[in-house]
Amino acid sequence: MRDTLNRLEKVIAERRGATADTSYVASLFAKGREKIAQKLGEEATETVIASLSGDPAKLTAEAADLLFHLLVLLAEGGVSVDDVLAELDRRDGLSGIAEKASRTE
Ligand SMILES: N=c1c2ncn([C@@H]3O[C@H](COP(=O)(O)OP(=O)(O)OP(=O)(O)O)[C@@H](O)[C@H]3O)c2ncn1[C@@H]1O[C@H](COP(=O)(O)O)[C@@H](O)[C@H]1O
Repeated sequence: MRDTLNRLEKVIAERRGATADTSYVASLFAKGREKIAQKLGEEATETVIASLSGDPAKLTAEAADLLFHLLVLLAEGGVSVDDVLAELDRRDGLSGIAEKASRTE
């Protein structure tokens, strides 16, 4: 998975400067952070709907759209795939229940 995400991250960075007419990635960057974030929200909703349909193929396709748009939003925000994976690695072994209980607020 890491290889695939890193490869796609590289493609997204390369396509960032392309012409919006010929590159979907470039067209997203041209629309700006708000639009990219909105698109990610739409893809998240479509993923939820697909999960409820009980069709694994639909869920797979929507999850791929979701991950792709997340990578574009991360690139726009200056966050790398390695940053996110390192954060997940940091949490390895820390139960979500224990983490929530340790919060002061
Ligand atoms: N992985 C993807 C990828 N996944 C999804 N999409 C596009 O994401 C869009 C989302 O589809 P939707 O139906 O939800 O949206 P839409 O109706 O087309 O768009 P809206 O008008 O609703 O915004 C579609 O146009 C898909 O083709 C992707 N577009 C590009 N990539 C990767 O990015 C690379 C560079 O793409 P270009 O920048 O287009 O060259 C490609 O080689 C791929 O590796």
